[in-house]
Amino acid sequence: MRRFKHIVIGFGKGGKTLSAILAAAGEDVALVERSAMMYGGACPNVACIPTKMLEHSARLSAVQGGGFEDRAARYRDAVEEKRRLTAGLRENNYKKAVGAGVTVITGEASFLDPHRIQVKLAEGGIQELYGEYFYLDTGAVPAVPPIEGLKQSSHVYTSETMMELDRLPRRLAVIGGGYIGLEFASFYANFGSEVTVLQHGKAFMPKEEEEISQAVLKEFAERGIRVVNEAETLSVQDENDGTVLTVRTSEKIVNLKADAVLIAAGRRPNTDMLNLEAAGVELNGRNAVRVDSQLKTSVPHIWAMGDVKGGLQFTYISLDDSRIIKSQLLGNGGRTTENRGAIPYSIFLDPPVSRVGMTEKEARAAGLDIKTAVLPAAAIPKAKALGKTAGILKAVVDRQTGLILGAHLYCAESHEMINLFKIAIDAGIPYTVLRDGIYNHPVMSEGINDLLAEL
Ligand SMILES: Cc1cc2nc3c(=O)[nH]c(=O)nc-3n(C[C@H](O)[C@H](O)[C@H](O)COP(=O)(O)OP(=O)(O)OC[C@H]3O[C@@H](n4cnc5c(N)ncnc54)[C@H](O)[C@@H]3O)c2cc1C
Ligand SMILES: NC(=O)c1ccc[n+]([C@@H]2O[C@H](COP(=O)([O-])OP(=O)(O)OC[C@H]3O[C@@H](n4cnc5c(N)ncnc54)[C@H](O)[C@@H]3O)[C@@H](O)[C@H]2O)c1
Repeated sequence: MRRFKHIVIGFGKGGKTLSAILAAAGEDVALVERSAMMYGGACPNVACIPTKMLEHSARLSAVQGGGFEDRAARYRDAVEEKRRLTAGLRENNYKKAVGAGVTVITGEASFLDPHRIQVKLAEGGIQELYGEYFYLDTGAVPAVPPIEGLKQSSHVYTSETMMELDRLPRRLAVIGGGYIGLEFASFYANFGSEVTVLQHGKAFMPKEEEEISQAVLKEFAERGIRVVNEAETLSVQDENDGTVLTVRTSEKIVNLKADAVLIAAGRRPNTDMLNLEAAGVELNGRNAVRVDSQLKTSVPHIWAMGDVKGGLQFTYISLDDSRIIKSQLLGNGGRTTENRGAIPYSIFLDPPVSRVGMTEKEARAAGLDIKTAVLPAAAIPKAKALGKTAGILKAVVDRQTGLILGAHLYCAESHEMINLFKIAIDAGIPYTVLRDGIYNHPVMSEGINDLLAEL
């Protein structure tokens, strides 16, 4: 049996970062990854990077226009390009880990007892490993709702399999109106598909500022993307030509024809294969590994990071989780999930929606005395230069202290601008500093001068 001081299970962002850090510190580290096709984890292979590459290609394709077949040809080229990109990233990730001195073992890990795992090697056979310390980074998997006919249909995809589809679907139905559902809806519409989003809830983008979600809905409608709220998909039935979804809405039962159906109904922590009971690692009610604010599991020598521990599912959270663990192994242990600061996010629509901090409603519910400002994106000269005048920007500020409580940006480049607000919130910089800041020109960030001047 091979022995290692540290065993990381899963090649995700946190796992690969921590492995390299430990190896650089002269520690003995094994990184166990289920599949060679996943070196680097979900982000570079099947998630963030390929979707953002396709989103970019789709925007360019929309500008070029043309008939459906022209668009379908550009889509096929983009999928090919995506394959080249992900293959390159996989190779780089593997070389980087090995170059850092990490032992990469390719196979699926499951616990035998608190210090031993069994790895079903990808090349065949089984290997047992002994570890002093373990770090779980096995990510999440798509949650597939129990809809009749879904499993039998040959037109149903998850985000991962959808990006392998070479033929652009003429009609795409998306089940779920969260991050994945809306991002795919936006970029497939730009490629040229006719898109319908079937969303469970009553409200569209219910967690976002009302002004922002309404502006997105309006822009979607203008781009021909249909959103059906309170839509319960009852069944999927294949026909000669595509598939038919039977959907119950608040008013009636309707049939919707589609060439492809994307399941985007959330992702659940990937704990099923780990046999965590054998190690004594406890789960919470949502199938996630239960951790404390230092990411320690119920077993003192086992930590968990990234999507598998539940909570926010972002690559940069997994990365920051590795910093929290690093601070215990090699530092003063001071970094925790409670002091890592405000967490921004972006939904990569066209234009993107980005947010950090509280909405107006959340701030009022917390009893804060606030003032708010709103600016149409069209008021920013760069938005006009880019031909992206849709959108709206909103800021929520504490009236007494002048501190920024929240920023909500639906405009071109918002995914870059939002990080300015994140730094201001973390550093306690009052809004007046951003309001009176000199920004270069012409850039979307200039809009911050005007937005905050509204206060
Ligand atoms: C379509 C899509 C788009 C996304 N876009 C963004 C985005 O733009 N920005 C963003 O921040 N986040 C985005 N996310 C979320 C982001 O991808 C995840 O939060 C992030 O990848 C999670 O990283 P992780 O470290 O938890 O593990 P992952 O990157 O999921 O890696 C887990 C690894 O563990 C391996 N594994 C699983 N079980 C075992 C086992 N038993 N033994 C060995 N190996 C195992 C898996 O093969 C995988 O490689 C997106 C997600 C999806 C699905
Ligand atoms: N830009 C980004 O950072 C980015 C992009 C993509 C994904 N992600 C991450 O991936 C995770 C998973 O994304 P997701 O979009 O699958 O999950 P999500 O939790 O964001 O959204 C799922 C949506 O599906 C709806 N839903 C669930 N079951 C349904 C059903 N049967 N019919 C209709 N609607 C249904 C839910 O109400 C919810 O709105 C996200 O939590 C996010 O953190 C991030």
